[in-house]
Amino acid sequence: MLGTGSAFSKRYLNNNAMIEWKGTKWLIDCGNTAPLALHALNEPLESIEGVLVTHLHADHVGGLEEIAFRMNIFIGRKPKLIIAEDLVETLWENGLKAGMEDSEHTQLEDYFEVRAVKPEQTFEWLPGLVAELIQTKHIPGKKSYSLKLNRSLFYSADMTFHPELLKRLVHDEGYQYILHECQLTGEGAVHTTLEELLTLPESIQRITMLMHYGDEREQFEGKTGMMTFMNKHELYTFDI
Ligand SMILES: Nc1ccn([C@@H]2O[C@@H]3COP(=O)(O)O[C@H]3[C@H]2O)c(=O)n1
Ligand SMILES: [Zn+2]
Ligand SMILES: [Zn+2]
Repeated sequence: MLGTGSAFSKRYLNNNAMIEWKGTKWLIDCGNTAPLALHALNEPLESIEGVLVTHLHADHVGGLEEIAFRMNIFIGRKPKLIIAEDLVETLWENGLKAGMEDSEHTQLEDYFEVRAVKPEQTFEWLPGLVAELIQTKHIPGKKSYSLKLNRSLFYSADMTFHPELLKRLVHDEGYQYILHECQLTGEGAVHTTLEELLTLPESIQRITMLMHYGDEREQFEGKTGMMTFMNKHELYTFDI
């Protein structure tokens, strides 16, 4: 995990991941703190093949400009970008264009090798790694996606509580790993609260790891039921 904290976390950094699959490394989201996290982990940019984006909040895409500029200027390569097809235009037009457009670069494809994927449809991310972006509720009126990997691992990204989905994934479809966002305090208006996650049956809690939490994590150690906190800069291995 490059970071396991919320958008505003200063201790745990933004909730972004780096995955390695058969020797190839990708980022799942690349937020404001992703370049800092890669630096802290001594991970050279050269080793990153691309980025999969779940949605367009800055804690998930705020590091894209730096990553793409550095790759273009210093490495001479475009990072790959996997993104739901209905987020492509907004990412450029309402986001990256402001800082990245110039006389020679006028579109997202000038910086990234873009693979726009259809939500709710599986695609082969890498050989043997089947992925699917599914739309989940986050901010009203804003598209956001969760990620399914090899019909085995569910990565919530940012979403409000959806127990029926989690029960279906685990009990009906046999998912083995749930990496779930977790808001520790306050109302769960746009996120899933710890209080809500604690209502899940043990069978789900046992395989649920918590991420995207706030800097007050220490107060909640030992209070997460059968769920465990993921740790910033820690490597996790999943058999998927
Ligand atoms: N309608 C909104 C919009 C944003 N927010 C906060 O801003 C953060 C953006 O990144 P996030 O990780 O989705 O968490 C969001 C909320 O904390 C919020 O709480 N309500
Ligand atoms: Zn977020
Ligand atoms: Zn968000």
